Order: sequence, then C-alpha cells, then structure tokens
Amino acid sequence: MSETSVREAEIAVEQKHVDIVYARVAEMRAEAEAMRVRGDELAHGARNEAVFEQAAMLFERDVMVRHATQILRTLDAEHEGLVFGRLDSTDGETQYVGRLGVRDGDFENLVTDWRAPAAAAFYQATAEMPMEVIRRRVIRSTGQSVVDIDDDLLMPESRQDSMPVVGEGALMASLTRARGENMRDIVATIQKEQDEAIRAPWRGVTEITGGPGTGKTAVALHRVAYLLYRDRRRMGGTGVLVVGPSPAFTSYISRVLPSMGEDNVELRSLSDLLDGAAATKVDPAPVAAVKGSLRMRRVLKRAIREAPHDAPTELRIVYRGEVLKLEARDLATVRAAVHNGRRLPNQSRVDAAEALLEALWRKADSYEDFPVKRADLITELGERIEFHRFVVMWWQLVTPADVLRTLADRRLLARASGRVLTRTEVDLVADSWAEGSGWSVADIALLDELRVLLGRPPKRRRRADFDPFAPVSVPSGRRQDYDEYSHIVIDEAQDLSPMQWRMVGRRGKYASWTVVGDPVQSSWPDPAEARQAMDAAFGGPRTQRRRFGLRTNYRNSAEIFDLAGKVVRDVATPDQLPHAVRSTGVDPVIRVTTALTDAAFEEATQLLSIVDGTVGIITATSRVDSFRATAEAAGEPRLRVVDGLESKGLEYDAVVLVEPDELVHESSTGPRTLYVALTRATQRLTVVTSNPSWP
Ligand SMILES: Nc1ncnc2c1ncn2[C@@H]1O[C@H](COP(=O)(O)OP(=O)(O)OP(=O)(O)O)[C@@H](O)[C@H]1O
Repeated sequence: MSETSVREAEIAVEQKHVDIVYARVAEMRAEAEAMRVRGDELAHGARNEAVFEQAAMLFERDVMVRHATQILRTLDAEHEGLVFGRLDSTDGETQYVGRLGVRDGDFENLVTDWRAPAAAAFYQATAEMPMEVIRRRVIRSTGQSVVDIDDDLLMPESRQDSMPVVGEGALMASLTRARGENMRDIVATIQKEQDEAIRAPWRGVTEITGGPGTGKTAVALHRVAYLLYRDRRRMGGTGVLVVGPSPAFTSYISRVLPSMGEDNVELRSLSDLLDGAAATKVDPAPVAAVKGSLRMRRVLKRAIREAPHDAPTELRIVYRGEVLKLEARDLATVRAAVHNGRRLPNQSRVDAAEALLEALWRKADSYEDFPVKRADLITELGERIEFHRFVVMWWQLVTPADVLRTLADRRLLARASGRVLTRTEVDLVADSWAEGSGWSVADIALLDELRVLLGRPPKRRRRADFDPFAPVSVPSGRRQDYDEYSHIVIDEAQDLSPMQWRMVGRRGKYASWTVVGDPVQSSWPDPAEARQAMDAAFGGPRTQRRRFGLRTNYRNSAEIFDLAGKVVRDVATPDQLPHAVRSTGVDPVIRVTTALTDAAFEEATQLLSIVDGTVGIITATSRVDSFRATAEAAGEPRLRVVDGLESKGLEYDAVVLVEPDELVHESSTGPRTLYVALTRATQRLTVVTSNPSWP
C-alpha cells in the first residue's frame, strides 16, 4: 500500500472509534439533561411543600442541578478533539486518551481522561523509557472528524507488521499552526518535562521556571485542570485563582481552561485583584519602583495615624458650668493611644469616644473645687449630641482610596514618610496621585494593603438582607476577605513587586501555590526584596517546595531566538536560555530608517499578507497611543499594538519591533524588556530602527 492509502486507512480506523465515543457522549448528555429537568421539578415541588421539607428539597435540587450542569458543561466544552491520543502496548491492549473519561453502557473504557494516572504514559513514555508503549498516536480532528494522525514508534523491536506507523511529529504540526486571538490548550502534545510539572502533587509550592516560550503559562493552566480533576473536592469548593500580569494577558489565556471543561477558575490580573478598584494605567518605572517597595508599607502605616485634614483641632464642652477643653496636643495624645490599641482604625470609633471621655474626665479631675464623679461625667457627656458630632468628625471612617488621595499632597506625603522616602521619591509618588487620572497597577497593591490596615467599618444590620431562600451555591460575601482560595497560580512571577507579593499572599493564607516565571525577563529592579516578600507570601521558608525547569522554547523559530539571545547575553547565563527546536530558514529582518511609523506599518501590512494569524507591533510606551490610532484607522482585525511591558506573555505569528533602543531606555531593566519583546513572534520578526548599528 502507498503511504497515503495507509494513512487514509488508519484515519478510517480511528474515525470508527471516535464515532462510537460521540454516540456515547450523546447518550450521556441526554441522561444529564434528564437529571437537570428532575432537579427543576424538585425545586418547583419544594415551593408547594410544607416549610420544614423545603430546605432538604432545595439542597437536593441544588446538588442535582449542579452535578448535571457540570456534566453538560464538560460535554459542551469538548467540541473539538475529544479523543486525541492512542497507545498500543506490549500486552496487546489499545487505550484511547481524550479530554474526558468516557465508558460505554457496560462500563468498558472508551476513552481515558488525559489527567488520569492511566493516561500518564501518553506523555511520559520515551524511546529510552517506553513504559511498555510500542506506538503512541496523536489523533487530530476538526469537529467530530478525524483529519490526521501522527505516530511515535517507541519500541521498534516489539512492533508487528500489522501495526502501521505514519506521520512525522504532531508537536511540530501544532507549533507551526497560526496564532489567533486566544491561547490554545496543548493537551494532545504536552511534553515529558512539562507533564512532570503538571502532575506534581498539589501541596506546598510548585515553582516552574524557564525561558521564553517554554510553555510555562500553558503548563500552569494544564496543571490547574489536572489538580481540579484529581482533587476536585479540595480545590473546587474554595476555588483556584490564576493571577497574570495584565488584562490583555488574562483575556489571551481565558479560553484555555474552558476548553478543558473548567470554567469556575478565577482569572485576574494584578490590576483587578481588588474589587471596586480597577487600574487604568501603568506608572513610569521609577514611580512603580517606589510604590512597589516594602518601604511604602511603613509610609502607609504612618499615614493612617495622622488626623484627617478636616478634623477639629480642639474639643470644648461645658459640663456643670465648667469649660472642659482638650487642645491639639491632648487630642494628638489620645489619637496615638487609640491607634496603639488592639483594634483597626475603622473599627475603633467607640474606643476613640471612650478615650476622649477619659481625657475629659482627667481634665475635670484636675480642676480644684470641682467635685464630679467619673461615672457621672462619662455617662452624661457620652450622651451629648455635640460630643457625638465631634467624634464623627474627629475619628473619621476612611476608605483606602481616601488615604491615597490625601497623600497626593506632597506636604502630607512627606510628613507620613518621615525619613523613609527621599524628597525626590515623595515628589514623584505624590504627583502621580495628584494627576487624578485613575489608579495605576502599583496602586492596587497599596489600596489592598490599606484595606487591611484600616479594617472594614462595622456593618449596620438590616433585616431585609436576610433571605432564607437565597441560592445556597455561593454564600453572599464569601470572598469578602479574598483569602479562601485553595490554590493560587502566579504567572510571570518575576515581575511582582514586594507589595504585590503581600497582596497575593493575603489571598493565599490557606492555599497551595504554582508559581511560574523567568528571572531573565524580570522588570523588577530589586529581586532580593521581592524574593523575600515571595517567601513570606508562601508562609515562610519551611513551606514545602519543588522546582521544575523547562528547557525547550516552543514558540520562537531558532532564527528569531538567536537574535533575542544576543540582547540578553550580559544579563543571562547560557543555562538560562532555552533551546529553540524549530527552524524556519527565515532570518529576522532589520530595516534601518528614520521614518519609523511609515516603515512599521508597511512591514506590518506585508507580514499580514504572509501569515494567517496575528501580527503585533511592539513599541515604546510613548508611541503606543499614536500607533494604536493609526492601526485603528487601518481597520485590520489581525493587527495589535502593545508596548514592551504589555507584550509579556503574549504571542503573535509575526512581530514588528519599533526602535528597540527606546524600549531599553524607558525602563530600568531595559535589556530584559527588549528580550521579552523579541521573543513574541512564532514565525517572523522585523525590527524597524533608526540606529544603523543595531543590534
Ligand atoms: N507541548 C506543547 N505542544 C504544543 N504547543 C506548545 C507546547 N508547549 C508550549 N507550546 C506553545 O508554545 C507557546 C509558548 O507557550 P507559553 O506561552 O506557555 O510559554 P511561556 O513559557 O509562558 O512563555 P513566556 O515566558 O515567553 O511568556 C504557546 O503557543 C504554547 O501553546
């Protein structure tokens, strides 16, 4: 038989099995649908039953509806490539691997879930360690149709003539596919070193490092799917949080987990980790460096001890014909004493009132010939409306945002900072808040710190809040303190500032962690301080750690990565640079011109005609707005414009990098940012520069 007809015959064999699986899935879907209907009937019935039966019925309904919905969701997510692998072993057994475990009506295995221990050999078997696997086959489908297969022969000596082997490399086929709006899952082609990190135990901290394009993000997300599968009870109930660097990044990765049937994972970026305060800008590097350092915590702690700018500076009250007066100094002493107490400021107003009354009593007691009893004075003054009015103005309940807005005044920030910040630093930071154009990413960590330092004001109870028939699924206010996650994934961990580590650490008090990053791509100026804050976030140095290093760059062509490697030669050791496996024979293009904008769009237009997927223009931050406007006018949906920092974690088929020297100069860790930008393209890279001697 010719090679083509062997391939076609094998595709037909696999199609037969795939058809059986889809028929069975249709049955399962009908069963789940029936279960959901039954659940709704129960709920309807509950409304007509006696009250004491309602709770039990509602509970049963909830469990049923949730279970059925989960099954339907999983079945719906597996629209493409439900079955993607097959193993033929020495014992003559054939096993199919897919996105979901499926058994037939007699409980015979039709497909093994890729996350099950039984599927591990699909990813871990190699020619050196074949694990009894003779042939590993990757099955590629479109919808429910098998379109291609690729085989790896792992034990040639055990292969029988009846076992054909076709194709050359499912991995390469997948790597050369065009890139689109969203990242795709890699379940069919996870590599051995990646699989080890994905399947590591949930406990403690799993650190995954690797250079650009080594699949760190992909691995972290597949690990989430794996942990939810293996430990759904532990992980699913209290939730998994995935934190990425930017909203563009979270949107880019947003489809990966749903495509694996997991959509109850919270994806957040560092700019929207705090509800009600989304960041709309990024500070210039010198400002971000100050705001991110642990020194800011000391500044904030001092700031919240200051009296509000509109607080009264004197308390005068007439008691039984005598004037009792607390002057500014007395008031400052009382304020300091209340701050030194056990409760947080927003929960200390009652303490403040008591301390003021106590001070008034001491004042009265010091007067000669003024015989009053302490208890009488405290009760009588404590009931006076004028006293209450004073307390409300003097001990104000403040929000985190109030505090930062106050510190936009250079004088006030200087006072709060004492010797902690230099004059220049005070001016930089105060001015950034005075601009009033919304919060920056670095501000979010400060607001979160203040949330904890200030405490939540006591809630007034309202009877109407109580609804015995509210759905039982998510108790209202559950995540109010953000600290109930069971697992937290931090992507691009090398860029978190110490203050950001504190913010995520608060959310992971009871969590285990997966932390992925690449020290060489770091844009944070003080890695030692960040490292310390990171250790603290994990619960101290005694927390169990395991480390994995990824060494293969799957994104860039060897030609592109070669150029990128040159720019970080001074800041990276050779073993920190991954190995790019794919050569395209196309070298990066360097175009020298002073007409940067025109040239960049010309090159982008040309690249759009060559590649099927997206083209990214990466420029210095100062040029982004004008480039975006031009791109918008061009109306090309496959074209994106980002700056160096925004490009973190993203990828495009082709990249036009504009004026690399500018990227280097605009950040304190310039060569690293340029390295990030140079490693975003999968196929083509064009550099447009006015510097004839670049690189
Ligand atoms: N085993 C694999 N099979 C197919 N594609 C893969 C595999 N591993 C990684 N990739 C692809 O390589 C690209 C890079 O992966 P990913 O973005 O996860 O890398 P990264 O290490 O997070 O990169 P960076 O640090 O540069 O942002 C993605 O398109 C991903 O789908």
